[in-house]
This record gives sequence, C-alpha cells and structure tokens, in this order.
Amino acid sequence: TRSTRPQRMLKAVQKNATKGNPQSVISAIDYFCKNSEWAMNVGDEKGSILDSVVTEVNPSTVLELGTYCGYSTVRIARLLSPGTKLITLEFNPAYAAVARQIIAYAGLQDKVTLVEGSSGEWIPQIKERFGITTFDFIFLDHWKDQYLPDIKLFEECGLLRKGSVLLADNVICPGAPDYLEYVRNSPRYESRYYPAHLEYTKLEDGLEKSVFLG
Ligand SMILES: O=c1[nH]cnc2c(O)cc(-c3ccc(F)cc3)c(Cl)c12
Ligand SMILES: [Mg+2]
Repeated sequence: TRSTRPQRMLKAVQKNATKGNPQSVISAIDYFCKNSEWAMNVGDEKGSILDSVVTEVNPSTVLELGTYCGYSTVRIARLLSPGTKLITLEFNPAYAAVARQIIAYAGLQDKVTLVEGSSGEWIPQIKERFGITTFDFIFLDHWKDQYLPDIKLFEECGLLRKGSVLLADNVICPGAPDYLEYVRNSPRYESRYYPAHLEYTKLEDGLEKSVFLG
C-alpha cells in the first residue's frame, strides 16, 4: 500500500540528513516540505522564533503538545542544557512512530520522552508519572480547539508557576480565537504576538507567547 506523508518525510531525513546531526535533520525536513510535499511542521520561519524563545527561557522542564513528526521536538531538544529532558505528547500513533525515528536519527532520543495519548487524558497525570512540579516552557502545537481547555487544565493541575512561558503555534491559521481572547484578556497572563507565516507559505500565521503571572 501507498506510504504516508510522514513515512516519506522520514525517508527524506534518512537519505539527506547526517545521523546525530539535529541541524541537518531540520534542514532535510524543511527542504522536503518546500520542494516535495507540504507538511504541518512549525517550519523554519516560526521555528527560528521558537528557537529564540527557548534560548531566552533556557527551561529545565519542557512540555510539547503535538509531536507530529518530531520537527519542533528536534528544534527544542537540540537547545536544551545537558541533562534536561522534554516531554512531548502525540495522539496519533502513526505520527508518533515516525517521530520516534526522526528524533532518534537526530541523536536526541535521550533528551525526549514521547507519550502517546490525548492531552486531556495525560496532563492530569504528569506530576505523578514524571515527577514534574511545574513547567518552565510549554509549546502548544496540537489541535486548535484543545488550546483553551488545555491551558485551563494546566492551571487546575498546578503545572504553571510565576514566569512559566507558553508558546502557541497557529493562532491565526488555522486559528485559536478563543485561546487568544483568553490569554490576552486574563490578568493572569502577559501575552505577545509574534507575526510570521504559515509554514512554507505566504499565508499569515504567528506564535502567541504568554507568560503566567501566578
Ligand atoms: O492541526 C495542526 N496541528 C498543529 N499544527 C498545525 C499547523 O502548523 C498547520 C495546520 C494547517 C494550517 C493550514 C492548512 F491549510 C492546513 C493545515 C494544522 Cl491543521 C496544524
Ligand atoms: Mg503548527
């Protein structure tokens, strides 16, 4: 049967990237998406903004919602201090299977814990399962309708501390208007929009960075 787009992306990484070299994996995926098939990775333009926020925060505890093929997982993990690990949640088992291989090809498997399941199911279990008290950095890149319920769940589960940084992809395209309204109007967050474009296109999109004020 015909391969899937994530499987073709993995083949492109294995063909064009250098094992153990995260930057070459990132470049190989961007090349594949620009020249062969569009795919919903955060991409190089928004990815550079992601890099700058991760570098600024220099987090000890990191959560990513929405692994897909692991492109942003690799972008984040390559910037973490030695000994720091990130947890990434993926609902789709086929995506998770490809992501594990792409993360391993980049040589970052020891810095990543990939969990298969839904954010709603897993967020309440994180403290006890992973010994986390609060997250320094959270990247929301799963399903737009889940952004708002999940940020409320973070608050309810006591997973945020004064200064926790949440960065959300796709707040314009496909768009998360209820999430934006919440973080921009809540007195508990300081929010800022980073304008950019939908990955590999000229369509408007951007990232929303929200700092929890406690
Ligand atoms: O579902 C998504 N999760 C995480 N990131 C996503 C993303 O970066 C882009 C898109 C998207 C946007 C426009 C379009 F025409 C088709 C797909 C989606 Cl749908 C997601
Ligand atoms: Mg996205």
